[in-house]
Formats: sequence, C-alpha cells, structure tokens
Amino acid sequence: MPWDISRSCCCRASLCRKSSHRALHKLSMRYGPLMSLQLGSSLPTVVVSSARMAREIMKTHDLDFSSRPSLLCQQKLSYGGTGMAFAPYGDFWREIRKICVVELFSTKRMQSFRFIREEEIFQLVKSISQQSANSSDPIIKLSEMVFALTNNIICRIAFGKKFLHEGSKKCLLLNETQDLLATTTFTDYFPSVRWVFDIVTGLHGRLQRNFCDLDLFYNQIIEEHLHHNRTKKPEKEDITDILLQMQQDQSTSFHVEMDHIKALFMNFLIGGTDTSSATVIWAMTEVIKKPIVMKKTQDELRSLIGNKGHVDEDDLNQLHYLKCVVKETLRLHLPGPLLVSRETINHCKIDGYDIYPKTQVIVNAWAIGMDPEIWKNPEEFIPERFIDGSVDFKGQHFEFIPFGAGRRICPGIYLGVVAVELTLANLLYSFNWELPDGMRKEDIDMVGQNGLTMHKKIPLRLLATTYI
Ligand code: HEM
Repeated sequence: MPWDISRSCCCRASLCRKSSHRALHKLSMRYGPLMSLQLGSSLPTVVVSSARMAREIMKTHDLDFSSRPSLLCQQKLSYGGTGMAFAPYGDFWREIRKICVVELFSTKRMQSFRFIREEEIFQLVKSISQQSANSSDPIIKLSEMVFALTNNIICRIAFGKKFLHEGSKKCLLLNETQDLLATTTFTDYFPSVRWVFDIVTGLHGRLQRNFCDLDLFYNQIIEEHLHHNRTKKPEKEDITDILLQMQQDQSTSFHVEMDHIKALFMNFLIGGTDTSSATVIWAMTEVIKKPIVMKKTQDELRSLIGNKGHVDEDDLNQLHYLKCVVKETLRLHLPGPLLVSRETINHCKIDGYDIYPKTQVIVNAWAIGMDPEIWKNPEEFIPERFIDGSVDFKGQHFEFIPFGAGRRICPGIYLGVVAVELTLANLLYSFNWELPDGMRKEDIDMVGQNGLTMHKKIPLRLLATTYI
C-alpha cells in the first residue's frame, strides 16, 4: 500500500512551499513527526518534523533521499536543473558538486575573498555613521542596507563587480526570482492540464519574464569576462573567471556548458544574498528586543577589540558570545524553515512506513528547532543555550540543521557564517542602537515573509549612535 494513512494525514490541499512552516507544524503535532500528504495528482509528499526522523532521512537513508523534485519554476530558472541546488541526484550533480566544493567553495578560495567582505562591511559602517550624523533623516534603513551589503559581497565574489547603481531594480528582480523559486505551480500538481492554469493565472508570463531578465544579466557578465581581455592575477580571479577557465581548459570530467555556468550564477545569487542578510536582520531584531543580550555582545566585542576601530575576520574565533547569538538566530529564524525539498530515488522503509521513489520530502527544520522536548523555552531567544559549544550547525546535530545535512548540505556554510558574524560584529561594535522615537520593543513586528528565504516582513528601521 503506497500510503499508510493510519497515522498520517492524507489530504488534497493545495499546499506549496510558501505555505507556512507553522501550519505544517500544527498538522504534524496532530499527525506525528512523519506525515504524508497527497498534493494534487502527482506530488506525494512526506513532511518530517522531528530530529529523529531528520537523522533517518539525512543520515541513515541519505542516499535514498538525496534528489530534488522537478518543480516547474525551479527547473526553468536553473536551466533544467543544471546548477547544483535543483539538479536531480545523479552523475551530473555529483560531478558539479565535486567541482564546486573543491574549486569554488574551498576554505582557501573563500579566504581569498576576505578583502571583499572587509571592504564592503567597512563601507556599510561608513554609510551608517554618515547617515546617523544627518539630523534631518537619522533613521537607518537597516534591512535595505544589509541586503545591499550581502548582494555586493556575493556579486563581487561571483562576478567581480557590484551593481550598486542598479540596486533597487536588481533587488526587485531577485525578489521575484525568490518568490518564483518558492512557488509550486498547477503544472506541478496536475501535470495532465499542463500550462493551462498557469497561463490563466499569469504565472507562466511572470516566470518567462524573470527568466529572460536574469538570462540577459548573466549574458552581460559572461560577455564582459570573455571580451574585455581581462588578464588577472589568480588571487584576483572571481568565480566567473574560474568557471570560464574550466570551460576553456576542458579540465573537468564533463563539458561545462554556458547554461551550467548561468545556473550556478543563480545558485550563488539566491543562496548567498538573501540567506545571510535575513539572518543579520533577525539577529539585530532579537538583540534590540533584548537589550541585555545586546549589552553582553557589545561588552565582549568592545573589550576584545578595544580602540582598533573595526572587527576583522581574525577576531571572530574569539567572539564566543557573538557566535551563540548567531546560532540562536539560526535556530529561531532559520532562513530556510523548510530547507530545500528533497525527493526519494529508491523505495525505503522509515519507522515501519513505506516511502516510494519520487516522493517529495519536506524537512520542517524550524519545527525541529522549536521542539520543547529538546529546547527549553523554545520560543525565547536565549543565546546562552549554545554556550558550551557542543551543538553545531555542520549537519551532525539533527536538532539544529539550518544548513541541512548529508550529501545535499549547504556548500556555502563558511561564506554564509563568516558574512553574518562579521557584519553583526561590526554593527554592534561600531554603534549603539535604539528604536526610532516613540517605538517600543513590544511594537516590533516579528512576522516573517514567506518565500524560499524567510525575511522579516516589515523592514527593520533603527537609530544608531557612533561608539568609536
Ligand atoms: C546563512 C546562510 C545560509 C543558509 C542558512 C543556507 C541554507 C541552505 C540549506 C538549508 C540548503 C539545503 C540543504 C539540504 O538540502 O540539506 C542549502 C543548499 C545550498 N546552498 Fe546554502 N545557505 C546559506 C548560505 C549559502 C551561500 C553563501 C551559498 C553560496 C554562495 C549557498 C549555496 C547553496 C547551494 C549551491 C546549495 C545547494 C546544494 C545542493 O543541492 O547540492 N548557501 N543552503
């Protein structure tokens, strides 16, 4: 029998990744930590919401669960699943992941981009200082500024330049991409009716437009790299240089096509920009709500850094409390509450239940981070719970998996974490922060904006006073 529904919920609800992780949590409280749903006519789905089940899926049976479902928007925007994030499990994904991990995401390579991170964060601190001194408009639009920062860092690392002048236009383009990537279409639910409903609802047009705009942007970057006779020292190479070089050398076990490179661009832009900026903003929101945590973090920073004027990457290892603040933020506000869905490639049995090939698997990592049997007072922001350092996010502790685990674990952990820690450290070291006049901490809205990455819905606005 394909679905044992004795302990599972089997509904035909139109549920997609954009529906709330909280709603799924409520359902799984009722139906158990392994819940099956039949979405539309063709999307059998299992929702996992306990650390024990996550370990089964991402460790014991990791290989069986290591593919991605073929969802229309994700496939289109990743050139038919030819990047890393949305590629089905198989030879292609294994090869591209190996190349990326060795050539692009290695610690050595990521350290070579350290100057970019430090320059951009220095610029951010400078802009905030100037703005805070402007008595006619001292309110800092922190959400927008931090998004621009992480976007600049990723664009300089990936493409060798930033696109500041196109800031708002590009932001809209990426927001739309995010939204589409998190959308499950009628075509995914009911493949037999194909595009009909998606054309009627306008989704087809949106997807096509977004794809064309991004493609144009990628083509410009590739053109610039190919035709501007860029002779660069290896230490100044960006990710596009490295990928184009691989293509020319044919040094890889398969031929790297332009579409593969473009799909990887999308993985970098979406994987790298939004996740880190959302984490910084949630961390700032939590510390402004809990002044005692803000003070403790600032005391640690200011006693370590003294009058040096800025925090650099060498300092991060000594900032133990700051690291706990980041971990606690990733527990309560992980950017991908439902991770990135997996798909089974083989039949397997979990906890006595049959799970068949081509089943979509959603891991509700947010619900796992809120499990009261694991976390005391899970709704509260308490960085001290991580103080002994025994729980980490590198995929070994299944009660805390903001980056996923197993074969598909996020390859950008180093880059993501260092960007978040360094930004937060400099913001809290360089400034004292307050809420704008008349606003109380109880007024801060904690609602998240659903999408592939969960942002704070209402942008964060604060007042800053320069400390040093
Ligand atoms: C705070 C920062 C970040 C968080 C929380 C995060 C989270 C995640 C999660 C949950 C997954 C899915 C893992 C799974 O299926 O088990 C993932 C995959 C991925 N992430 Fe990240 N990520 C972050 C930063 C980055 C950065 C900076 C990059 C690149 C520039 C990146 C690139 C990717 C890619 C390419 C994948 C797909 C891997 C695959 O399917 O093989 N991420 N990330």
